[in-house]
Amino acid sequence: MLTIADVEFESRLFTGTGKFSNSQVMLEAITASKSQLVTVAMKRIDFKMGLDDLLTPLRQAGVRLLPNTSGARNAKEAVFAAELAREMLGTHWIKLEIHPDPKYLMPDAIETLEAARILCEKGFIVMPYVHADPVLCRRLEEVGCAAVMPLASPIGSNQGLVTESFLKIIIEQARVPVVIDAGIGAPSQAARAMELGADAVLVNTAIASSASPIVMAECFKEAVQCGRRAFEAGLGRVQTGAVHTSPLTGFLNQ
Ligand SMILES: CC(=O)[C@@H](O)[C@H](O)COP(=O)(O)O
Repeated sequence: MLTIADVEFESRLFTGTGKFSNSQVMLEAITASKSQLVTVAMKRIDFKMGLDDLLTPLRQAGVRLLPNTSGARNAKEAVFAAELAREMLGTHWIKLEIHPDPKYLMPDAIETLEAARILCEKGFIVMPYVHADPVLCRRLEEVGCAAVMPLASPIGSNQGLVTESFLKIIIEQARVPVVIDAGIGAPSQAARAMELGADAVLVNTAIASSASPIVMAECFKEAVQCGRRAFEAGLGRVQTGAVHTSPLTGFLNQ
């Protein structure tokens, strides 16, 4: 069982709501994934219309919403988006995303740390999306973040665990859950993240942009479960040279 800020999750697969062809497909895919925490961009919600196409099915599915501040270019905008989310959606959980660079959507470390500090002081449960930077992750823990969300590779790129070496350090050092976010393009990559000891993964594009999002959501669900079980079972040690599977002592001595 995964616990974030005193809330328990059976599923270690978190999902997103973007890029689905329509809200019915989104709902079916999220249901198939068994995800219990689903992120939604504040910039996509039409508050004038009340609960819109996006929120109504999510509410029906009974998932916990994780609003995100995607689109914010600095700490001030992110804090505003988080406060709007708390007011309109009734949740103080926030995925903090600040990426001023439109080409690579790389998170701004300085603005993210500043926004995290302010939001934690205001009582938010903050889950910041950051580069796979072990030092920054420690600093975010110190200001009170409930989890850290280092990137595997650029958002929507499906490149997989490009940052693997640094993710390993973050996982080794973290005292809060580590959720590997962004760029996970295949179930095998999600399994790998879990085998490394990640507490959860967040996957959106690979599911939503699949030709069969519902099947793909199930594949990710199973991959995450397998990866976690393998981590808990304990992987064998990686060796540089070959090591006999069956030592030859017996017949060589005869
Ligand atoms: C929806 C969301 O929060 C994304 O920004 C997240 O980072 C997932 O990334 P992928 O779309 O690459 O899975």
